[in-house]
Amino acid sequence: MVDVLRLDNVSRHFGETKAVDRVSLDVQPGQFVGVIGRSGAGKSTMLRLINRLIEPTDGRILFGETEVSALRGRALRAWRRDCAMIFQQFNLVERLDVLTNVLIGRLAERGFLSSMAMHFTDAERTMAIEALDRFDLAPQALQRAGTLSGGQQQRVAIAKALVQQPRIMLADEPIASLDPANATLVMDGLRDINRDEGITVLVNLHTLDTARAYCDRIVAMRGGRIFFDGVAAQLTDDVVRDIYGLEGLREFNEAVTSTQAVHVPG
Ligand SMILES: Nc1ncnc2c1ncn2[C@@H]1O[C@H](COP(=O)(O)OP(=O)(O)OP(=O)(O)O)[C@@H](O)[C@H]1O
Repeated sequence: MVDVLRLDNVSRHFGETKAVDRVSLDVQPGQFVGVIGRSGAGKSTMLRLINRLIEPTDGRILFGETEVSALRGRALRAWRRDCAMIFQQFNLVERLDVLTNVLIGRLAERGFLSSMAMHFTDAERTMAIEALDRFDLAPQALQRAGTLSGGQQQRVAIAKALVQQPRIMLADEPIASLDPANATLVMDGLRDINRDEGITVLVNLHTLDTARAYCDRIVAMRGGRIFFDGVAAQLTDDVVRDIYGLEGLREFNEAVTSTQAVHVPG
């Protein structure tokens, strides 16, 4: 069965602010979707709604036949396992070693009490080492996470998400704190798990050229609404100007003649 992720007229208001405003979106399994837009456009809120970190004010979120926005208890935990999330600030426990941080990803499906036990099987340890190895981080397995570079920490965070064996990976500005070389490693990591495992990726990005380079579909938000939904080639100057305003277009044009990452102003 093909499980489509569907947002059906989803809104999330914070007081007067319509952070996400009547968004409808279908994401097919295996897509690599970049979400772009100015700061405050609603990108983070949309991702957080999908994995139920926050609740919609209105509308429904579906995954195949399952109404995600109605899940509770064990079923909600199972959804959060299916739908892993990584963040700009890595969200690792810095004082714990890298391997333990990855293994914590295995706790996603457990109830609170069994997750307290922090007991892992040999199979889980092997899985965690293999996940680290795919990002060339097996040699760092016993190092404290806080001693790694930002790029390494983000790759550990992806390995941690991977051992959850998710169907969908949500990444909320995963490269915003990284230098270009590390940003490339992290984006390559997301692309590899998308291609090799067929995991659907939804990634919020500030940099337009990154979205162009990696995403087979780009969704642009503006004022909580979906303003553009298409492939990179359809992102003409006019569309970019409308998404970001004139300032963004100037940076975009400069980027065409440079190898620098475009940081679209917030
Ligand atoms: N918890 C909250 N309480 C109140 N307002 C919020 C909350 N979260 C988001 N907002 C508001 O909702 C709007 C959308 O915010 P959101 O973080 O989703 O945008 P974004 O596109 O991800 O921006 P950025 O690129 O800066 O992260 C903004 O106006 C923001 O101030």
